[in-house]
Amino acid sequence: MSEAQNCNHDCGSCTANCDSRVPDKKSFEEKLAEGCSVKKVIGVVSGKGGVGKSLVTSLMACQMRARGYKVGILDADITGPSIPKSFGIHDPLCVTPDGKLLVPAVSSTGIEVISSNMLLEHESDPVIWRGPVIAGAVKQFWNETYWKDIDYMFVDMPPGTGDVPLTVFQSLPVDGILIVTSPQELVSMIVGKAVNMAKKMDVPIIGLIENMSYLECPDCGKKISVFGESKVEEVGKEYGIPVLAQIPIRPEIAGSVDEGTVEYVKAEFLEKAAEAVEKL
Ligand SMILES: Nc1ncnc2c1ncn2[C@@H]1O[C@H](COP(=O)(O)OP(=O)(O)OP(=O)(O)O)[C@@H](O)[C@H]1O
Repeated sequence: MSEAQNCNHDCGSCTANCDSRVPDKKSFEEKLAEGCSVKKVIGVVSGKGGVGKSLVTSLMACQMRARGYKVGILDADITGPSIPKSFGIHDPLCVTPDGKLLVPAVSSTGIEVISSNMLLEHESDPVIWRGPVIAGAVKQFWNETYWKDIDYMFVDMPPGTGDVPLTVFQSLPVDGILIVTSPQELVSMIVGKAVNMAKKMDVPIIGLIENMSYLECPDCGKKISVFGESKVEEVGKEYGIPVLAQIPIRPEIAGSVDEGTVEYVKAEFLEKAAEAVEKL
């Protein structure tokens, strides 16, 4: 009988090197440096760019910090890093006294952050690196960084389903992902791509977060659907994923990100998402 006919679909207990072999995800995972620990890793993904993935990463980190946890952010959006700026972090990266590990910057409320922007001489310098270098940087941010007793680590993924998200899924022990969308026609297809990637990589989906859902009229309080009526509930049902938040468009949010004061944004709309992360 051929290998395929004998297959019990448990590659972990089988030594055959056949075509249908599924790589053991754990065997890819990079170890943290000695003395470091991270309890839960949450990937923040989006099917396309500009939907507010970095904003959600920052605000979720703040939510968990406000609940008393030790929180880290690994900015894996290597070519479009925006996390340090939103926290008002402008310092270059430091290293441990023995020079072996990178030391994350610490925000004013105590969130630890690492990002490619902190490696640049000038913040406005572009990161013009090829795929393998980018993937290497993400791994280094994980296994050559001094992450001390982190309860929740949020990973801001680059948009889409390319090389770097793949590296993150294969190298880091991701416990769950949050999928960020915006209320647009293509949302079902875009969410579908992120869902399929997560399934292929065997990573649980915590839920969907819709950003820029509506604008609230400052005079009468009426909700205006700037990008059309939301389809997030339908999409959530279609894929069997809970909808955890609908974030309004608020000029003060954009202002806080620009000023580096994202930690002081009132984000009551993320309570349910924070509870879901806490239950992981
Ligand atoms: N709900 C919101 N209200 C006001 N401004 C917002 C909101 N969401 C995002 N923004 C602003 O939109 C811009 C893009 O957001 P963000 O950088 O989080 O998107 P992204 O999905 O991470 O983008 P990319 O995929 O390019 O990394 C930022 O300037 C951010 O401050």
